[in-house]
Amino acid sequence: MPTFARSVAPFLRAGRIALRRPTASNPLLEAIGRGQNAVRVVDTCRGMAVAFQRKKPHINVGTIGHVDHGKTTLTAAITKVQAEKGFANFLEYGAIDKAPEERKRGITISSAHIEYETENRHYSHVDCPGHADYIKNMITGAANMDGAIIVVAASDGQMPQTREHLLLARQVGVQKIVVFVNKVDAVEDPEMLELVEMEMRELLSTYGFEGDETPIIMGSALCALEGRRPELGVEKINELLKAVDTWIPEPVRDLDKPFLMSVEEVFSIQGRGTVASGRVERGVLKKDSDVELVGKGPTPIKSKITDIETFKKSCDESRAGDNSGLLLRGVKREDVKRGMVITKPGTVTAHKKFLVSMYVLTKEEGGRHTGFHENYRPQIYIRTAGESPSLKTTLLENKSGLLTSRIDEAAAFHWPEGTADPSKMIMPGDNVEMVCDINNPLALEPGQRFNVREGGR
Ligand SMILES: Nc1nc2c(ncn2[C@@H]2O[C@H](COP(=O)(O)OP(=O)(O)OP(=O)(O)O)[C@@H](O)[C@H]2O)c(=O)[nH]1
Ligand SMILES: [Mg+2]
Repeated sequence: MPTFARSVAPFLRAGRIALRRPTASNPLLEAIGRGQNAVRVVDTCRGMAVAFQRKKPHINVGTIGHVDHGKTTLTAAITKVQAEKGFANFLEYGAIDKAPEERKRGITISSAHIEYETENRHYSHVDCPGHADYIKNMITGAANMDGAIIVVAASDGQMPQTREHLLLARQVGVQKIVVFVNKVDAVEDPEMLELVEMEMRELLSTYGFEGDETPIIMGSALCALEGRRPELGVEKINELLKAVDTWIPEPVRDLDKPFLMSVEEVFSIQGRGTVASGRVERGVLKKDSDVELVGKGPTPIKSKITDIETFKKSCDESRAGDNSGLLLRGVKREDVKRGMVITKPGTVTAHKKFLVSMYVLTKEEGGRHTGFHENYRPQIYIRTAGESPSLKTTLLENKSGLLTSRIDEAAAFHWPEGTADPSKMIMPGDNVEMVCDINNPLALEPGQRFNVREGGR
């Protein structure tokens, strides 16, 4: 396996991994022995090497909030304070906002990814832009956060993007928020600070966060960064990180969740039966487990997995991240369709009507040039539903009878009941909540991501 050997070589040289023959007690090497995807194995090696160094749980966080309220300054200040403890590399302000346009305009445009640690945890931190023109970058940055730090300048109080970012954070599934009231060095009036705190608690509750319990820390990122007034600077950064450590919970790892694989392709293997393949989104599936096929029809189809194949080799289990083929007992090939999910029984249900939160890309972002009204009917893409098969599989289909049907999911969007003016237009750049109807039910859960396209855009 030359690719594997090359990729692992640096770790071998560093003495972090010993390359042994596969053994039953070493799943990593067993995996190699089973001929699994080399890329995954290499990733596992990296994971091991890294875990070897830190052994701390990993959490994704980031800074959100209105433009110029001090998100990037705070991010730089955190790295400074943690660098002094040996927990980070100090990144100056200019090393975070480093694109020429960002420097010229003094704003963040694209999200920056930063790393640091605390005593107990390792953090990946995304510093999001606050400017209203770069909402798309904020959404993609926030989409992977387990929790967020919302920065609000004491001098301004909450502003439009304070509110919009909180709403978006909730929409992309961020569970917990910590508030940093910044620029306290520039505010003399204690009543002003009280007011900002009170208004933030109200706003958090409005958007479904725990307004009363959420930690609110008041300080100055600039003082921390410049090493001035420690009572507003470094001490408040320490307080903030303590709040982040305790208030934002460790996420449930994908491997610990109930099994789910979205079907990409369906094959019929002579003498054996129907095989559905795809990438495992979460959980672990053992051979001989009962499963349900959910979506495309009114009721789930029950089945049992009698064999699992990963890269044409039979194995005993399939785990999150694997590309697997599952041999389904008693299921006909034509009953299995791309876009269905194979899950642990009773964990997922299918729906035809649901409420969506949708950001409409602007023309500059590659979206529509004009607005649209309700009853808009684009294509919707949810997991593998709606994707057309790649050219490769289409070609294979002709040669080997591989069955991959192109299923286009047409969706219709309407304003929710009770909307004051249903004739209102939705414009590029808008962030809206609408009701979506699809023809065939699909497996859906709160927070499920989707894309909408029309004419390939
Ligand atoms: N007085 C004072 N000024 C601050 C503080 N923190 C940041 N600033 C200043 O506020 C301005 C904006 O700070 P940034 O960190 O760029 O703000 P931002 O939230 O990252 O802005 P965008 O990324 O463009 O949304 C800069 O001039 C900072 O020096 C603070 O604690 N006190
Ligand atoms: Mg910034």
